[in-house]
Amino acid sequence: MDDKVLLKIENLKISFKRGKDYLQVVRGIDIEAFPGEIVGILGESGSGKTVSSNAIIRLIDDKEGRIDSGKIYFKNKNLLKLSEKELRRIRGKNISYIFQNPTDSLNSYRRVGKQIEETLKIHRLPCSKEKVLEVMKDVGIIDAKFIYDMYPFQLSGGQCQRIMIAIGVICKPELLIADEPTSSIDASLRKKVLGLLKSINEKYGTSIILITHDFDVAKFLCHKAAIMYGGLVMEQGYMKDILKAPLHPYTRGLLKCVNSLEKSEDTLFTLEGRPPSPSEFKNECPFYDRCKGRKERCKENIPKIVKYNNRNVRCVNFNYC
Ligand SMILES: Nc1ncnc2c1ncn2[C@@H]1O[C@H](COP(=O)(O)OP(=O)(O)OP(=O)(O)O)[C@@H](O)[C@H]1O
Repeated sequence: MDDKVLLKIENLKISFKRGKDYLQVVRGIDIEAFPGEIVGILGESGSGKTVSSNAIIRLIDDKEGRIDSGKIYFKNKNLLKLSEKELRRIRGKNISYIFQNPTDSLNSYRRVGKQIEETLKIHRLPCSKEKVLEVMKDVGIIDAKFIYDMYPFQLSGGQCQRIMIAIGVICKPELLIADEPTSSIDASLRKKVLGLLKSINEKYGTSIILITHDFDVAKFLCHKAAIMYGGLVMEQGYMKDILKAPLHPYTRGLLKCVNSLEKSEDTLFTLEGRPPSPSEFKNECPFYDRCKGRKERCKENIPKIVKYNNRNVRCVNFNYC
């Protein structure tokens, strides 16, 4: 393994209970992030983005699901082999997580400033009100002294999201996982929150794993992207390369949708059909039904990953699509 890699997910498979059995929803993904990189995990709803990112800090409830196999290395340590105690030391301090819905994640009965401060206390790091105020300012909270004493319900969705980000960055983690960080805030604030994540990445050198279904968000922020479909990564590489020449027919379709919207075309391009749900997964290319370039051999097996010009693509036919 490359010594410099910060996070390396290898052949990760995750299942959830369905009746007496388990149903596999993530079917072997490989993703890596180097220090300072922003890596987007992109895909339609249900493709397995959130459960994969939850697995990094072992947030899969074992009453509901399990990690079937795989390795998740963080600075060369396999997180899946750590005890709960060892993991608690890493969560919040070295790796922190910003959840989709900030108002659900914050404690309604605690002043927000105190909630930020608690993260430092949990990890026994030096803590002071000044330090909290400084981070609040860093995340763009203008009247930090006043907001410090407020409760989450007194704040707007955008302010709550900034508080969540402050909690996420106060320990200066090496890795920040942000799951749809702009999905619950107004469109007008989205750019600001994304800009904030970008500045955190630049100022602190924090690596970010960004979970999003929105190609525009990924385009704005990410250095690299992994495009998921049917519990697999279909294409992976540098964002600029993917935007210039998408290789997988699914990526091409997604980009066509984005471009069609951007150009305000009279007839918007949409990808026909829907992704398969885990109960419909077969040993074939999951994109088969929607693929315009499909061939009979796409049904023979799940296509293997092909390495092509710095890119990984899971398609037997990508050259010809
Ligand atoms: N606790 C759970 N119990 C059973 N199935 C689950 C559970 N959590 C997720 N799943 C299933 O795992 C699959 C992947 O879900 P996941 O939330 O990772 O998708 P996603 O790509 O993040 O989509 P979304 O953006 O809608 O959250 C889905 O089929 C989902 O129904």
